Amino acid sequence: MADHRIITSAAQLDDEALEASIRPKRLAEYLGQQAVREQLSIYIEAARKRGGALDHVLIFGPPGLGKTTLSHVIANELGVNLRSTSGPVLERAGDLAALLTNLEPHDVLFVDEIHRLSPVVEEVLYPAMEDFQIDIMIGEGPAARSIKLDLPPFTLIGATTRAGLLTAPLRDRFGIVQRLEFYSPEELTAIVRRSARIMGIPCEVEGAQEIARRSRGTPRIANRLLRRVRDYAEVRAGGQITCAAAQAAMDMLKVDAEGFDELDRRLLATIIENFDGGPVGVESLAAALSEDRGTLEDVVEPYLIQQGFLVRTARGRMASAKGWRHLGLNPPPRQPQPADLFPGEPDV
Ligand SMILES: Nc1ncnc2c1ncn2[C@@H]1O[C@H](COP(=O)(O)OP(=O)(O)OP(=O)(O)O)[C@@H](O)[C@H]1O
Ligand SMILES: [Mg+2]
Repeated sequence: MADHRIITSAAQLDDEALEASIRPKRLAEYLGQQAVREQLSIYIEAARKRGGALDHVLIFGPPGLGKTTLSHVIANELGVNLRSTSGPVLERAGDLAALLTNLEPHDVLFVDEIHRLSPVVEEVLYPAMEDFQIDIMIGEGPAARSIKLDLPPFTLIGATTRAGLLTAPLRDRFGIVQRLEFYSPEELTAIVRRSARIMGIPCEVEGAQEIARRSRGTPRIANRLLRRVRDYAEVRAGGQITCAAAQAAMDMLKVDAEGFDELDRRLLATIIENFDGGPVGVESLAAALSEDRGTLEDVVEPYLIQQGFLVRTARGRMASAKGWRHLGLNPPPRQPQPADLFPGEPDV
């Protein structure tokens, strides 16, 4: 099951307590994402100077890159409260209305998985975001009437792994849209060292680098690997996270030098062995792997694609030459392209 992968970027229960202590609270502790940080620091300062609410913010990107963290950081920097909810939790329009009417001026309402809002709830959100007003129905039957309620000016922060699933009207109502990118090994090294410091674990730079390299660009994975490497180091390596201890611990976890685990390798192997390297549709692939399609699309594929091991084409997924080589296989000669078949013909 993908959920039990050490390198899954999805949140796991045992992460909660520790994550609370190492989760950055201020923009200065939020490492990496340079462009995002720079822009937000300007917008936050401007909002504070104006004494108004920050414009609505949409944050999107793969799991574990810091969307929830960033939302809390924004609220902290603004010096306001953050109320938190999520798309699937808000079942009825009334649920959202209750939250909105309880906000204080300039508060942040954080809606996680905002692509999963029901249409009726989304309808309530439009005027709330645009005019800080909601329409609510009072009474029932023929006596029912709708009244307008004014809301305090607030900031909606929406987070999603699937920006493509947002409806256009909702998307258009966000003044600030930020996309989080996978972190570089250097950024992750800094994150690992900071976490190790907070956890009180001696960690050599080379040890942190080794963990960073295998964390698939994702802080959540880096922190999780750090904890497992710490366990190993405490039992087998005198408590010090060295390069050798980090390597040995992660080899034991079967996280390879690229940060891939069994599922990543199985995905590449399946495309290559069962589907001649692709293209193969995501449904067939999910069936062959007995995995959920959403897990493949949200959790497994993005990093493989970003690193060039997998290619998403109109006809399906294909293993790249890099993907073949990662499994120790020779990639097939490049498939002839239609244009190559008629070498004498000019391109039109
Ligand atoms: N920029 C960062 N600097 C340092 N640590 C970070 C950063 N971003 C995230 N983290 C760490 O990674 C953990 C996971 O981040 P977070 O929960 O915010 O991810 P997310 O994008 O909301 O994931 P999901 O899509 O699963 O909700 C945090 O608890 C935090 O410790
Ligand atoms: Mg989150």
